Amino acid sequence: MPSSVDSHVLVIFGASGDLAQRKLIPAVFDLFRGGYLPEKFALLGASRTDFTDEDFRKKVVFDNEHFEQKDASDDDVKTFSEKLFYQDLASYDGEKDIEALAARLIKLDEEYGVGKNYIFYLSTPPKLYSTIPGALAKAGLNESEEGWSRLIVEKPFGYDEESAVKLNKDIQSYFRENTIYRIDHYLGKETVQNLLVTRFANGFFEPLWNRNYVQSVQITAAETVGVGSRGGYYDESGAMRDMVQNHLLQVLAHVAMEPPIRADAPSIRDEKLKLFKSLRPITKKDVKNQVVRAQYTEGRTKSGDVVSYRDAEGVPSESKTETYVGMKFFIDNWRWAGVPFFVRTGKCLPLKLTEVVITFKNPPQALFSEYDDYAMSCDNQLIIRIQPDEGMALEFGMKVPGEGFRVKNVDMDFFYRDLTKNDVPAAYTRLLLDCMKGEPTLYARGDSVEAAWAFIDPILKAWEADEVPLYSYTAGSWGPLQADALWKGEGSGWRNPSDSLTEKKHYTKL
Ligand SMILES: NC(=O)C1=CN([C@@H]2O[C@H](COP(=O)(O)OP(=O)(O)OC[C@H]3O[C@@H](n4cnc5c(N)ncnc54)[C@H](OP(=O)(O)O)[C@@H]3O)[C@@H](O)[C@H]2O)C=CC1
Ligand SMILES: O=C1O[C@H](COP(=O)(O)O)[C@@H](O)[C@H](O)[C@H]1O
Repeated sequence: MPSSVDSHVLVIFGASGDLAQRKLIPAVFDLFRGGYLPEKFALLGASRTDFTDEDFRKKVVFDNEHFEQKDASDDDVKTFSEKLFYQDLASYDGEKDIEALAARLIKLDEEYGVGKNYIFYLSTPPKLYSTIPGALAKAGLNESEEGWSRLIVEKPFGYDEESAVKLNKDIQSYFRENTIYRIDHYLGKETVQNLLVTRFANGFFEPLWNRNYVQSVQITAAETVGVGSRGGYYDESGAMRDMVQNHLLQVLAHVAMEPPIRADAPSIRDEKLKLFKSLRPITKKDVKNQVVRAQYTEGRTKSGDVVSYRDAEGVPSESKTETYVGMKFFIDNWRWAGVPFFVRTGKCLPLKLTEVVITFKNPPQALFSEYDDYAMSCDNQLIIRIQPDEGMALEFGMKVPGEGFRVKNVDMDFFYRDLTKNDVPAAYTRLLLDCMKGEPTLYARGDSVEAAWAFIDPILKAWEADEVPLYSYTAGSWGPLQADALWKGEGSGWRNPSDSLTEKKHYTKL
């Protein structure tokens, strides 16, 4: 079947870097193997490293360990590699450099008929995120009558609200908003998209999905790894900027937003924006009660022995950067009034797992409590496993066979892998294909990104003013004890599974 994607050139700025090698080129290869790329297609890597086309192909294809696991035939790899080209730049915004790039694009069209549609992917350090679009606009590559131009911007999108607003303003002065694709790879995860289907394609969730029946909502993104060799980047960022402001707020939006009027980009993005605007601001004085920050110290995780964060490569020994965040907040709208939301993320935790847990309220009367203490507090939880073991489990109490009315928690467990034998596409693969098709639903819109920053900013400011303690936790633990205190008076507490599958927390002895 012919691809539904127009002929085009994908230009990757920063193509000599880690992201291109680890994620982007393998994702484009997946699209090639899946038959999604148009017949006339070229990928043009652009960066300062002095490569020929052949050097570039060697680095990102033939010597790229991320191709090995793909079990690809030599023919496929060779045919794919011939679609890859490289343009070296003295700098990313030099007039001569961008002119040379423009000339190369014309030449690619003349030689291979790839046309004049372009995707420009910014995979460089963020300080170049407005410089490069400016240079492209100057060279007339931002739009043309002969084709389309799209811009993909990697994270981080801004450092705080002010810089995000400025970055939007800069980029929007060069590219039209509907041609800007702000990537958040969590939105490319099938299970994050499936949150919308779970909620809006099933009648029985709708009446329950609100303050009347939901006791609390918690979202966890736990990682076993530390910062590894990314200390230099991470220390400038921290868990709040690295994970919460973008990925976890996007997951939250899918869990909590109102039904969109249609399943299209403007409608879904409008609802997300409304949700971000409904987040009750955590004022400076509330930060210490609602947000816990912490840093890991030496310990042992599933990934092995870990030195303390401050001893990691590239991290200053006095660093005050958080590797863990746990927070509680509210959404001030009709649906969620009074329901506490809990979000946490951390490096060096016991498991690699991302999940959403909806805890439903107890029945109005504890009818069986004389038989079983547990029946007083039987957790009715919907556990949505974003990764790994993608799927969801519904936990509820059942009668233990035999005398009396003893209650045991059981679960109905669905695994996403039972739905399809095909590999679930990697997030970058799905997102790149969407951009190639001009489909922006799974990319973040500028106003939403700013609204998400507006919620996070006061917390960061309170931290910068050193008004809130920085706690520590041992690598391999579930984080600082202070994060448990966030749940005081709110019921079930963090779900800390002992392995990545649904853990049965409560057993009644038979
Ligand atoms: N790596 C990852 O897993 C992820 C990365 N990102 C984001 O994507 C972007 C790219 O990431 P990644 O590939 O890891 O980054 P790298 O540090 O590997 O940088 C990419 C390329 O940018 C060029 N570069 C590096 N430093 C400078 C500099 N000071 N001035 C100009 N050019 C420079 C280099 O190419 P050359 O010297 O050849 O010009 C380098 O190969 C970053 O903004 C990062 O935050 C987002 C999510 C995940
Ligand atoms: O963007 C990032 O995400 C990863 C976690 O992504 P996942 O898909 O493996 O859950 C995180 O490790 C990294 O620090 C952050 O920059």
